[in-house]
Amino acid sequence: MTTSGRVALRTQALTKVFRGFRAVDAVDLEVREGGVHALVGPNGAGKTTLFNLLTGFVSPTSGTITVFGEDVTGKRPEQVARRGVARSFQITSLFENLTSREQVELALQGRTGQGFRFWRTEKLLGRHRARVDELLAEVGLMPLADKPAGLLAYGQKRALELALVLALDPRVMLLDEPTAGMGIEDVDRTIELVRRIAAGRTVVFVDHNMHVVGSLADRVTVLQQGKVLVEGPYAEVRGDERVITAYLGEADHA
Ligand SMILES: Nc1ncnc2c1ncn2[C@@H]1O[C@H](COP(=O)(O)OP(=O)(O)OP(=O)(O)O)[C@@H](O)[C@H]1O
Repeated sequence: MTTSGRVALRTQALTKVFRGFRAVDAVDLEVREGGVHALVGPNGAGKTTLFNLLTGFVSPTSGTITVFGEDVTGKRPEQVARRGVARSFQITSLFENLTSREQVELALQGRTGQGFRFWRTEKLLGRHRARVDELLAEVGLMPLADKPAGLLAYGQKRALELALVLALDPRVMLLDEPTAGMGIEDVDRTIELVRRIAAGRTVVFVDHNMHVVGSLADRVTVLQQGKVLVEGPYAEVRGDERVITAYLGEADHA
């Protein structure tokens, strides 16, 4: 993982209060370009809310967010996306009847402003074929390119979700629990996949599985009750007394 000197994503004193409850509380986060940054923390620590803030799905109560130095605080999701921040969703939003190839094609169409013209897919399908093939190959789905998404195995659907994020050619890629609900084999396959797609890209991800975090992240931010508890390289963070205490009593999600 090579990080440049540039800061891709920065939050300063970022705060979200839900009816008096501070879900995200004065969070300072800095993600370097080319870095792979994990957000971890016990249930309810504020990880999802922070993701929602970073992508404009939730607007902050106070604090700021910048993307490559540009202030995006309070911008709508599509405005944040236009600045190169793309996210994957833990809950799959795939169209079950469309094939992997068609879904990636649609994602590319959306990105290039052609809109989602379903009734012209035949003609448009050819347009991005080379890029579609590239993306499907990148996530290992070429052999299943023409299978309806509804018939894909769980791990394959999650891989397709990654291809859809990659289709947006993001400058910063946010992955929400890329290995959630997976068995060990799929977890290891996904670690390899994320490692591959993270090369040369900036990634922020949430995951409960410390094996995944340790395998992928060059930096880790541990949240607890909305606040940053510890931030640093994985090797340092995992041995930190405060982190161990925060996780005591937590169910083992690994
Ligand atoms: N829209 C909302 N309204 C009120 N409270 C909310 C809202 N969204 C989140 N919260 C609260 O904010 C806190 C942080 O939630 P969040 O989902 O961000 O945590 P998390 O770290 O992602 O947890 P998990 O690991 O369980 O997904 C929780 O106590 C949650 O109940």
